[in-house]
Amino acid sequence: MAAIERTLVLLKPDAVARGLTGRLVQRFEDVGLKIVGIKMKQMDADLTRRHYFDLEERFGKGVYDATATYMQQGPVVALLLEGVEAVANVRRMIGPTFPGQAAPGTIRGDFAHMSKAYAEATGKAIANLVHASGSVDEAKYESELWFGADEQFDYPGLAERYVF
Ligand SMILES: Nc1ncnc2c1ncn2[C@@H]1O[C@H](COP(=O)(O)OP(=O)(O)OP(=O)(O)O)[C@@H](O)[C@H]1O
Repeated sequence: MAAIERTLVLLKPDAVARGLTGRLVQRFEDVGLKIVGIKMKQMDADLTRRHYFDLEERFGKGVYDATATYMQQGPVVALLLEGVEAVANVRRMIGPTFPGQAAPGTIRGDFAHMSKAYAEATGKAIANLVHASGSVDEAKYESELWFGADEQFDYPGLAERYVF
């Protein structure tokens, strides 16, 4: 049976600074995903480490440090979104990690264009506007990291009223 899931989305500092918050939230609402948690937050070293706990192991200290600098350069907007297969659907809407490879119609393809080669040549993090949980397990971990139980909401009867 197809599952109704929750997934964690971060509008990264470049998205917030560029004034894209409203447009990006709108794209998620437009497809019928529901906001069940929302907040603005300045990430610190501890939260960055806990959020990207495996990034250094996967890509090395250089990528981790560049990403930490990028994620802490200004506030992020955290969203907890709910919907049918929300984890995979939101990843599909965002597009691949490197905006230079992201098709038009995806968030990264429509609002960014940085390539992997440019990031690696300059030592910058990939400025790709949005993070979204990569799996259901990751979504559970990240939801608990970002939102306390009293910050996650239910809409009574929501599932019955979904517009797909
Ligand atoms: N080769 C790289 N050079 C620069 N930055 C990188 C590189 N690989 C990853 N990053 C940064 O680390 C983040 C996490 O990488 P990951 O492979 O988890 O991609 P993702 O799942 O698409 O992104 P995110 O976790 O932010 O949603 C990327 O979004 C990017 O900002």
